[in-house]
Amino acid sequence: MVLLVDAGNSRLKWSELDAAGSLSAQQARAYGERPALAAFIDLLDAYPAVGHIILVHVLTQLFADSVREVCALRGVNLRMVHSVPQAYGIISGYQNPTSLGADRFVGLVAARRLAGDQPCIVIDCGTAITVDAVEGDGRHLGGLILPGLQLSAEALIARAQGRLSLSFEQPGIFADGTARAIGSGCLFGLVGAIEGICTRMQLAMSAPPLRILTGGDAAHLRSWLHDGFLVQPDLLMHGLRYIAEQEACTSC
Ligand SMILES: Nc1ncnc2c1ncn2[C@@H]1O[C@H](COP(=O)(O)OP(=O)(O)O)[C@@H](O)[C@H]1O
Ligand SMILES: CC(C)(COP(=O)(O)O)[C@@H](O)C(=O)NCCC(=O)O
Ligand SMILES: [K+]
Repeated sequence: MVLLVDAGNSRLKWSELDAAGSLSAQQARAYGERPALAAFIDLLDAYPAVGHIILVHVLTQLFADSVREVCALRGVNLRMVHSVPQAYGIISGYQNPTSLGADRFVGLVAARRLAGDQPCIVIDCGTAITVDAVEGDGRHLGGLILPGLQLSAEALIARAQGRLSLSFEQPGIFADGTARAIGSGCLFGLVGAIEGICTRMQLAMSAPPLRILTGGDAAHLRSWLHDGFLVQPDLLMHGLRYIAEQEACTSC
């Protein structure tokens, strides 16, 4: 069995990939106050028989080095996925391709598999919201990075030195109190931002794109967006599965 793992800035996500190529339902664990490495070690403890891990992360070099060390100690074969100029059907649009978040690269790989020859926009609604456009031939046109839903609201509250509060309950455009005004403001601000960015991107793309939402806030944001957004919460797992298949390590 192979474990596919995505370590973001807020949560660890994973799926099991069996020898037949089937993915288990994605699971997630928030780091909370603990370091991301602690969540990764918990995962290894939960899967003592795992032989192979395919990992994408956006964390520090120290995290990467520590993960390598702990996997080596346990005899786990680790493959870390990085952003590269061209691979798995994607040609990076970044001037410095290795600086594109590896999670964004894996999301584009998965989107290409999902969309066939259709262009796509991938909107990953995690700690940050990233919006990336890719043409049907795999050319990544580039993308944008915004603070995510939770982070935007928390940043405002932190700057206000604890005087403000936040609620995402019952969002409304005419909020009747501070907590809902902040939660609803961030929510509708990001909904408008996603729609506006997609509209601008589409104008510069060769054909109407498939618009794919993923990440921890995808379903929540989708419920307020116009029609025409496909929610795929485990998009990155499909990208990691494709990479595993290409490297023929489903049975290692
Ligand atoms: N149980 C949860 N714990 C933490 N965040 C959650 C949870 N459920 C949904 N979220 C939302 O998901 C976001 C993180 O999404 P995720 O895609 O896992 O991000 P990342 O890849 O940056 O770790 C958080 O910012 C938060 O708004
Ligand atoms: C933009 C990100 C912080 C998003 O991280 P996430 O929200 O998934 O935790 C991550 O993809 C990253 O660190 N990227 C490197 C910079 C770039 O892509 O340009
Ligand atoms: K993200």
